[in-house]
Amino acid sequence: MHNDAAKTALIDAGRWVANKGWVPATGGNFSIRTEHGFVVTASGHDKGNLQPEHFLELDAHGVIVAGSGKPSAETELHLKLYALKPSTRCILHTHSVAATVLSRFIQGDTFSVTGYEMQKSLSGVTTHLEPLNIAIFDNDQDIARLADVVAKHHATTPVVHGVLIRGHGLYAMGDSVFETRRHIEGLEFLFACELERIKLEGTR
Ligand SMILES: CSC[C@@H](O)[C@@H](O)C(=O)COP(=O)(O)O
Ligand SMILES: [Zn+2]
Repeated sequence: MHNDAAKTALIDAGRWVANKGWVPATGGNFSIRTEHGFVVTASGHDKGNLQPEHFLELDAHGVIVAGSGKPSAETELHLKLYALKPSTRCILHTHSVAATVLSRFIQGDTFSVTGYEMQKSLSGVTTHLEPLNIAIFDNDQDIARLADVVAKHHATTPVVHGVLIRGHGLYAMGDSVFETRRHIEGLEFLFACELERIKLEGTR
């Protein structure tokens, strides 16, 4: 994808995800793998109202080649995820209430669900009968260190659709902007269902 098309696609994705309420304040950041590198959101903007000047262009090594401002504070995690799963072409990071609360509520290191038809919204999933697992990593303000922890985990348990960062949010990945958006929507549906289930079971 060309840089300008990537920016347009991310502006559109930002408007969509903001309308869903999944990027409050200046939370969230987005990127696309382009022909020669990456386009990533600049830090600190309202991701629901992005403009073409709110992006930086990086080369294939993550070095800034165009744009102003600072790249997203979480750029290193984006770059690591692209390196871990080379088919990834778009990463959208969101801060929904459900992802934030559930990732804190679950004490283990995995969000795991079985029995939901909506699991099949995630690429490669063909049945509700198999568990769908999304790894949860403890939040860390040292993004390079967090990216290394994710990479270490990936060596034994590959990251497929995305990761949750505890008390922080979701990093969703896909081989196109469309697929990443679908992964976010499917996962958010599953997070919401699990939150409702936990609340109901808590009243029993
Ligand atoms: C509103 S605080 C959120 C940030 O700390 C961060 O987690 C985030 O998602 C956005 O950071 P940014 O540097 O704008 O890409
Ligand atoms: Zn964030």
